[in-house]
Amino acid sequence: MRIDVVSIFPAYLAALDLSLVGKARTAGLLDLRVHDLRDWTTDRHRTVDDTPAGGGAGMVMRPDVWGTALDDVLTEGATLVVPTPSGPSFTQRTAEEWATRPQLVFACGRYEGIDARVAEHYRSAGVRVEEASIGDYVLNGGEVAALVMIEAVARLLPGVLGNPESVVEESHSVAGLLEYPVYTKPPTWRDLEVPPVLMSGHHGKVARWRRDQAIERTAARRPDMVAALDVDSLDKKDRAL
Ligand SMILES: NC(=O)c1ccno1
Repeated sequence: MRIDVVSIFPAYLAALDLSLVGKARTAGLLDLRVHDLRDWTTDRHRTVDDTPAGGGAGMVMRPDVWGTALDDVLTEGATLVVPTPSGPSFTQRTAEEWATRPQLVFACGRYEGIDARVAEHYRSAGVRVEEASIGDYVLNGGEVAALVMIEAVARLLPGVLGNPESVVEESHSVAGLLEYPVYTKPPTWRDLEVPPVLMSGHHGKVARWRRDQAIERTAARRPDMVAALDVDSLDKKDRAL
């Protein structure tokens, strides 16, 4: 998979050289390229913005600069991702879907955002354009959101995680449940004990305890997820425990 990020602050994306994503790049599992939008400017001041049409505060990013940049970066079958608080929520399901795409190009807006005609132009040109939000809050730009989305997608790519099993049991992956609490040694720490069932060696009981904990947590912390629970598949998994 190829991922491109276009930003006026490419250094923001330095974190993608670290840890699992960095290792995936080195191993050739992920072709990740970061571009400075200003490399596509043509004036002495490398201008990327202008005043908003209709007036108002702040500046808007120019369509001409973005257009020449994205024309160079987008390849056949690419998905153009625009991180924005006004987009639909980015979820684990989104990450799973995007992990199957050949190329993701993240257009990181700054100021008041990118001229709306950029998304409109590429949509009408047949490019898949996904405006996506990582939460109901406003950031100063798209870079941090792009980091979140890239990490969520990259870790799903074959070979990136040491143990692919760990993706199966994570929050938002097992029948729409939050993950159960995890423990390790020592068995007692500051008078707090590891739940005895986890020390029993009885795999069936451990699996059921974890499932029960996941259901309890989901009901307590995310009642909104309970409504969407896939009870049938949950029931099937329960019967198999
Ligand atoms: N909430 C978001 O995803 C976002 C992206 C840019 N600013 O906010």
